Amino acid sequence: MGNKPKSKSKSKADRKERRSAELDEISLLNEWIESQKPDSGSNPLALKPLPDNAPVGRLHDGSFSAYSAATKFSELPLSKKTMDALKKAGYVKMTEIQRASLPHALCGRDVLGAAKTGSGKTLAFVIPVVEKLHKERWGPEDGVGSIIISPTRELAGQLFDVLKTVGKFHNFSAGLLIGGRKDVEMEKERVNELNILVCTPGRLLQHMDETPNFECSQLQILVLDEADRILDVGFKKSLNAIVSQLPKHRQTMLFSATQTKSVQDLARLSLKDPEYISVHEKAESATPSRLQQTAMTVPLDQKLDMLWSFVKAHLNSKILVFLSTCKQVVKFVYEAFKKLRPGIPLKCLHGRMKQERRINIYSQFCEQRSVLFCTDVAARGLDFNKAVDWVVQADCPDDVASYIHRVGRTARYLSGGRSVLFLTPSEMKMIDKLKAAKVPIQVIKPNMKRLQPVSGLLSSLLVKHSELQELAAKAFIRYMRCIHIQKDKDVFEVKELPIDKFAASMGLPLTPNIRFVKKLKGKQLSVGESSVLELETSGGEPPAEIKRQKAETNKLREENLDLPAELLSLNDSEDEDVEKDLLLSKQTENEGIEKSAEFGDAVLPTRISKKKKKLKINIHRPVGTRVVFDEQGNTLPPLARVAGANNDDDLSLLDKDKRNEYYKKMREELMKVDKVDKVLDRQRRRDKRIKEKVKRKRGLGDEEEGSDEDLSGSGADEGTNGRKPKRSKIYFNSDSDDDGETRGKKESAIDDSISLAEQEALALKLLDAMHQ
Ligand SMILES: Nc1ncnc2c1ncn2[C@@H]1O[C@H](COP(=O)(O)OP(=O)(O)OP(=O)(O)O)[C@@H](O)[C@H]1O
Repeated sequence: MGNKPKSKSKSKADRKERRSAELDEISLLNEWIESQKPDSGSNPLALKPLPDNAPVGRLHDGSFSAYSAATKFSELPLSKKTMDALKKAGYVKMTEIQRASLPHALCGRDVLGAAKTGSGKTLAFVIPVVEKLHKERWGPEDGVGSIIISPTRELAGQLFDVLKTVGKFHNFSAGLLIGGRKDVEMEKERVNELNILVCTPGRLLQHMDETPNFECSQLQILVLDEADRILDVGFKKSLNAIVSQLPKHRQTMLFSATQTKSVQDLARLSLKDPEYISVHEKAESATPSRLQQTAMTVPLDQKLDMLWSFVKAHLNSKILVFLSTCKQVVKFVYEAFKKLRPGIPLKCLHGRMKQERRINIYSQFCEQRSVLFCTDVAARGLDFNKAVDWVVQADCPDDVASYIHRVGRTARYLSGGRSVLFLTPSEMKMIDKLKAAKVPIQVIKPNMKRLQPVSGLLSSLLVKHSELQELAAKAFIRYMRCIHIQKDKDVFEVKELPIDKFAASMGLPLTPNIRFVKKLKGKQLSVGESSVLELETSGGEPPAEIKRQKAETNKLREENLDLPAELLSLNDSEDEDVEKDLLLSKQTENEGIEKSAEFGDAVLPTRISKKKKKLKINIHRPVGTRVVFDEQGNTLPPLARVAGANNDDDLSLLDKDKRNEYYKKMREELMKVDKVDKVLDRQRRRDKRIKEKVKRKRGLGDEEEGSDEDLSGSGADEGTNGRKPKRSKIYFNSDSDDDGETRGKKESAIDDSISLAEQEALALKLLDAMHQ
């Protein structure tokens, strides 16, 4: 925008002449538009197209051509500047949605437009925006004349690019206002000079709230792209707040491939006799006709195998993989597959990434053959430059609308594309819903002979990379929570899922504990769990509305960060829930309470690594025994040997039976160590109590020691004299991030008594056996 025509002369006379020509053009356009207005409620697509080479504009007899019947941009009452820009970009013929909506939009009517994905809706609203301000002779001093709102930042960026293309020869100023950009202060200084804003709801609201003198009282035209999403419950508060600051007298346009029909929603926007334009309503399918859509049943515990096999079989394609809407799942699959090196570049995109990275990844994927793992952040509106060959929905979409938008990333405009949907047996009801919504999807049987199992490799990877282990546990917990909070219980039901098998398929040695799953199963809670549970239930169950809002906000946050602060804090509590589950899993694992029934693996404690890790030296380790350290200097669990196998012995551990046998042995040994730990701990406490009593008798107790309660209760990890206790020098796993209770168990009292040292030697022996 702002590029000036080459012939521009600086002289006053020229400027005057140009202004007068522009005014003439505008008055001609207004006359033309007014005289040939399509009837309200009429469908321009039903009109007979203008004959080729028919005169356009003012005709010999002083009347005007019928632009409602236009099929080419050149037949519309558009300014020369817009027309030149469209021509330059290669746009000649209009798509159906453009033909149907532009005649109504150009004469200032409110429009509710629905058309299939990739059918050209963007031009259908960008052209009227530019034309409206041009005809009003809008200038910098007039302030904000138009606002285009998009639900995601990437889409806003893309809309901004289209606006720049169409407005190339106009003189408006336009700005892209999205979250995640550092230059918000600079933005605040300049936002009042902008004529057209392309923005996400959160960022717009931020300016409305914080930017001095920012106002939109002169707004002429408001556009909501992906309108049904923006009108959805997640954006409700933001949108209401935005709309309350806009003048009622304006033109409003809503576009989406899945349009809202809710009268309530429309009332919120105070639409005036809107034109309902749904060009594909009567079409046989709700999705592009050049899109081949398939679905297959994939048990949850084979999903990763299937996805891996798919990627390996399509190394020359550009593939978009949608996973459950949570960054943990996307991150885990991306990180794990990356380590397994499939032979094609892999990328991942989710709403919690830094904006700069998001933009880089988005543009790299536009240019390069690769696999992009993403959340629904990429589900709507994005038009990847070079065609996407495959859309894989590895996790079931929330609903039919979500499915339609996801598959719509391929088969855009005139190109073809293919999609595949993985459904677990309990999610197969989604097929009926899709078919009822006119989605022509074919259920096919996967070729199991070509399945390349990956779970074994994953468990080895997890042993080798402790950070991946935690990521896997988080992904598992988050996935389950996502399913749990889904609205459609016909399709999403946690109870139907093979939870343990699924955890094993991710390479997890044990199934992480999730509080709500336990509640669903009606299990008795163990002592270790109660403290965590109290946190959740002490204030009673959160009201259904809060839960729903939390779920919705979580989804939005995965898509973009431009949300008001109160919603973000709700979402943080969702993150905390995952951390709590992780903590609970760790506690129970360490206490040996839960054992994986089907997967005879050793108990590998999952860690929450927040604190900086320190290198720990085991001074008690007998000389000559091998200890494996990771990059951070933690001693790795003995199973790390399996993944880092570099001799025949070690390799033999990759054999499934042998590995299971090895795991079993490890578990037995661990249980023994655990018992010894408990004995040591009891002994230590007893010794302390005795010491205390003796001291108290001598009258020293009050000054030097903590209270009785501290020593006998949970304060097992509280040392004497108010100091932190010394830590054991032997670590089965890093202890720097262990929780207090576990740590308490692992702490020894080597400096306390000789008898304890002896007992510890026994523990050392057992631990040592594992390091060999
Ligand atoms: N009249 C046209 N002639 C040629 N190409 C067009 C025309 N209109 C749009 N396109 C191209 O079609 C592609 C899809 O357009 P657009 O992104 O506007 O689709 P959409 O309907 O908004 O899709 P979605 O529902 O996914 O947001 C773009 O690459 C765009 O450049």
